[in-house]
Amino acid sequence: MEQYVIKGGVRLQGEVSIGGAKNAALGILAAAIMTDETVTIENVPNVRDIRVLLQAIEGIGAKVTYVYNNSVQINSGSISDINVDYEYIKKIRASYYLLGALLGKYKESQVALPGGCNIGSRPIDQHIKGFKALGAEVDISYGKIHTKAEKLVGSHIYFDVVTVGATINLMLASCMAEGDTILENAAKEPHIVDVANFLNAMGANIKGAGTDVIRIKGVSRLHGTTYSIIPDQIEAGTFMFAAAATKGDITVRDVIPKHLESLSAKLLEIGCQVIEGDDSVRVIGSEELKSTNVKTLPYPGFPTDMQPQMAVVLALANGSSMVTESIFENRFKYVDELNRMGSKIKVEGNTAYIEGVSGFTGAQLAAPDLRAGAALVLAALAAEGISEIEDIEYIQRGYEDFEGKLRSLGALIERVDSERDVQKFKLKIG
Ligand SMILES: CC(=O)N[C@H]1[C@@H](OP(=O)(O)OP(=O)(O)OC[C@H]2O[C@@H](n3ccc(=O)[nH]c3=O)[C@H](O)[C@@H]2O)O[C@H](CO)[C@@H](O)[C@@H]1O
Ligand SMILES: C=C(OP(=O)(O)O)C(=O)O
Repeated sequence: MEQYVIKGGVRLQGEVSIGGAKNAALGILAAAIMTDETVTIENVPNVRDIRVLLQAIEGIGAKVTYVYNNSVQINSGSISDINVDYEYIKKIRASYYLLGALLGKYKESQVALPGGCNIGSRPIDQHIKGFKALGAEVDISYGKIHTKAEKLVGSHIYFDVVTVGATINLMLASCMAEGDTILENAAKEPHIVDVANFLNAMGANIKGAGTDVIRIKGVSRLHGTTYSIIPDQIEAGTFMFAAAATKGDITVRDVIPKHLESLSAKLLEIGCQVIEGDDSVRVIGSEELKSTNVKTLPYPGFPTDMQPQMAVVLALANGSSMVTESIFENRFKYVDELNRMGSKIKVEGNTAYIEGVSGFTGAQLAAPDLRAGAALVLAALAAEGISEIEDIEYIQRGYEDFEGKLRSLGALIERVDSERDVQKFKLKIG
């Protein structure tokens, strides 16, 4: 199995270009199947979850062509099946977007119950409530969800919790329904706006995305388009926090600084310098990080997908900090690993109590999920000595060429798949 070997202690420096947003791309690729015309999507991140979704889309009969780097063309005129039976699809969260997209287009869909990172119970009751409100019957059996409707009719749907997945899924399912749909208490993440903009570029009529009320007027058909996905807020944030963890100086390029404001604010609070450009953000780490408290919240609050990376940085700050996770109940699985590197963190309920330490030491680690895995990489980069991180397939779900980008900033990191390669890396770096 592949793993990362990392020799820590290098201050990361330089510029890194950020790719397209995974969580926008997942919604947009699913939306692309809703027209029979060709859709070209640019800035698609080449990460594991995206490859799985594209294979599932091919599996139901659509034609997927990789045009050039990070650009994909999808033609769904040849879709022959509404049953998504690709074995890996159940492992990813976004499999549920095919449920909404196929239902919206063909009035029927069947997809394996979604997986994704094991960070809590992750119910999908709000998706189901929404599909039913549009007139669909929803049945769950043998690990699959089946939806079917005679016709879909617009409805007024109030989400009981702010949910990214259900907000996107209901935009997909309702954009070709008869009449108007109103989504209330909708999520406001940049990827919600991106999916809505993409659907509108295909001829949908969606207004209000980015606010908590989204109004959708059903249209009879969608058409082809060319669209470029927004930059990944979480990939950018991970590199910004890598600068803080390693006392480095990193400029993330090709980003939308507005989407990074909650992260920039916390970095400033703990003593880092943050310099915003038009499409870049430079973070200069501080010799003396200050403690602070953080609570994860829906956008524009501090994102749960950055919570583990933030905790790593606070574990290296002077004094006591608190990190409260308010979105998912099981997102502290990296804490035991981090404590083995010398951090002092105690978890009680949904809060991690952190006593800052002056440094970490390298250790044998395993990535428990995608962002926790990325956070352990940051910790290893900051640590004295060598760390080996297993289960990096989680990290590959959401970061394109993570090790290559880190190496370009000076990191001593190698992706290896045998003990011999580990030894070779150790010899090389001395
Ligand atoms: C593929 C993707 O885009 N994943 C992101 C998406 O996940 P995902 O779409 O699964 O997360 P949601 O925004 O839906 O979940 C937010 C909260 O709502 C709850 N909930 C959700 C749906 C539902 O029907 N019922 C319900 O109770 C969840 O358990 C959670 O507590 O948003 C999360 C929150 O920003 C991010 O961490 C994930 O990276
Ligand atoms: C939790 C994440 O992804 P998913 O919802 O696909 O598990 C993530 O991107 O951090």
